[in-house]
Amino acid sequence: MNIKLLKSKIENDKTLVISGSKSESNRLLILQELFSSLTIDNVSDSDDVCAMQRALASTENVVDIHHAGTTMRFLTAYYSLCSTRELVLTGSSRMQERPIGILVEALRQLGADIEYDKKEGYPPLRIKGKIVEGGKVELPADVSSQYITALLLVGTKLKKGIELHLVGNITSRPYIEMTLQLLKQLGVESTFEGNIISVKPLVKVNTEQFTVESDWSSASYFYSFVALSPIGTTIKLKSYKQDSLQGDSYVNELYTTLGVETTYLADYTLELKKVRETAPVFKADLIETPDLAQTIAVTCFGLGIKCEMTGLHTLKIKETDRLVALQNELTKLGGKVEITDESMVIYPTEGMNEGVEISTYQDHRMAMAFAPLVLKGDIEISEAEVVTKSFINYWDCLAQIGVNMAKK
Ligand SMILES: O=C(O)C1=C[C@@H](OP(=O)(O)O)[C@@H](O)[C@H](O)C1
Ligand SMILES: C=C(OP(=O)(O)O)C(=O)O
Repeated sequence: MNIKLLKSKIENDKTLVISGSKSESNRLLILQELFSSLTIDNVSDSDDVCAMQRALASTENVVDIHHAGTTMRFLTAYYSLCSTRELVLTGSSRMQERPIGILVEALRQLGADIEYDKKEGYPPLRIKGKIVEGGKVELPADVSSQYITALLLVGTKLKKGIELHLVGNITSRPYIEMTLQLLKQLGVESTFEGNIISVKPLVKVNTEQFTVESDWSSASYFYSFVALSPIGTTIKLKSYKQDSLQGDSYVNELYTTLGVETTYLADYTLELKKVRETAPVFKADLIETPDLAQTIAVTCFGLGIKCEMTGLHTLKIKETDRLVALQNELTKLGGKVEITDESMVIYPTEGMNEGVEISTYQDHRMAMAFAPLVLKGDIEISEAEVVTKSFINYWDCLAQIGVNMAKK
């Protein structure tokens, strides 16, 4: 299904309720499986989290998690070391191109029995669950933090706990910190010093009730809408906290350069307001917040300002090669974009080509990031249903803020 977005202005001061964080939800679901007394509120209703719930409820010997990266990585560790099941863990054709060798190698160091069913280093995986003692593991940290989180989550159940020795530059570090914070709330003792993380086995559950904060990566698209709107425009979002566990809450700092101010109101309500014109150049290193890259790229293009982003080397192995996808689609709109393996520069251009069909490459964030350009002119989003990977009612939320659209 394509969605044609017709040039619109947003209605001022609307309030949207955004579903729970997919990252927090998928961590807590694994922890709930390990410590059954946990209860979780505001669990994300996204496809990736439903894939986790379905997998955990399944007794089949083939488990398919579709496009969900966290679900694939967390379950690989869970089935290998916290179950005695034999199964094949697989995913979509794109998932079969997303590397998992570093995690498999780390789990094998602990004694796991995992074989590749097709291509070495990639899903599907043939797993024979084994109970092992735990201990020291060495692994590269510059490809995906999800491998590290997967090991930390299961480390809480291993007799000796787990001690990770991280090699290379740590990527997506706030996601590791989120994991350690959740473990701390649960009652797990851990340390993270230099490149060594150690997690002790959990003795006593401290907290049984967890409430997932709404998803900050989902909030980023509304920062983009506000940044592209006239001064004075506001949108309110629920339910967000000032002391978030999510690294993408840094979007509030990043968008100050783009003219958006954030206020934390009562009742976990966030107010985004366009307060000033934008600086002519936006520069950021996104090694800690890779999921914000597409949102920011499109905002800067829409504002007609120069955008220089670095720290993007992991974008190639996400739902699509996001560097190439952004370059292709912004170029169709009249943008001038240069990319390297880990960086992107967007040069200032005026206006955009109208009526262009944006390809989304089976990537939810391509669809969601390009939609705010409807404030500049008509634009069509292909395969618009991809948004459900992380944000089921994205298009409904756009309708609620006054975006005109037609399904095609
Ligand atoms: O741990 C998590 O919940 C995530 C970690 C990040 O992945 P990488 O560590 O692979 O960058 C992020 O892009 C993904 O959307 C969610
Ligand atoms: C990269 C992402 O997800 P995952 O790696 O969990 O599939 C994302 O949501 O942008």
